[in-house]
Amino acid sequence: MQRDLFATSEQQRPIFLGQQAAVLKGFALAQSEQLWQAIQQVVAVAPWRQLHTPGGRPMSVRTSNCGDWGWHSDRRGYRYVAQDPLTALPWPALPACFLQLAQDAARQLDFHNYQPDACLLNSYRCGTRMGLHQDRDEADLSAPIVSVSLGLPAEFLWGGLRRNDRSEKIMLEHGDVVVWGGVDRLRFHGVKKVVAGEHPLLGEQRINLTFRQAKS
Ligand SMILES: O=C(O)CCC(=O)C(=O)O
Ligand SMILES: [Fe+2]
Repeated sequence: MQRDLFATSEQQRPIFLGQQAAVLKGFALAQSEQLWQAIQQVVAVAPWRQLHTPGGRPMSVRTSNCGDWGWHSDRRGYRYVAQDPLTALPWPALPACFLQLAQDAARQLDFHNYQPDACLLNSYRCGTRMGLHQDRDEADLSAPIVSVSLGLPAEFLWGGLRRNDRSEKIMLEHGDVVVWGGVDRLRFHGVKKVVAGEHPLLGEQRINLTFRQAKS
């Protein structure tokens, strides 16, 4: 019993990646089944799709969104849209368990009053990756990013404020949450190719939930 308690508190101590950025190991683990249920409800309304970069190249990740705003990319550029271009419906509402988790995680790094209005869902199959980039399509860059990893593990690339800064690799596993904001809000980051595998809950994929304050 003593050991279980110890393991829990160890798991939830932030591993700092910067002054205002940290990995919260296993932070979403207890809710992962509930999150998975909610993900399936979201993608029943706003199905997974493969977006194209403004340059016309297909992205290897499949995406969906929920919340007031959804992140979209096509020939016209990267932007947030209130309607799903695939269905012409509004994006599904942010499930209550998503909002609670995102706010709880943000609070761990002293980001209070976090009100994410956008949640991008990314699905990575074997071989899918995401190149180094900054999240900078949001109106107010003072609000943090909360990023939840579920399913297969993946190596997260954590860079600096310039594209060519050295990046470190951090293994993200099912239930891990990364929060970055403040002075670390514009850090470059990416995901290395996901390796084939089978996760007991999510099967042959990794899903990432990225919460942002897009417009508020
Ligand atoms: O999948 C991840 O861990 C990161 C996703 C990401 O950086 C993004 O969608 O902007
Ligand atoms: Fe990102």
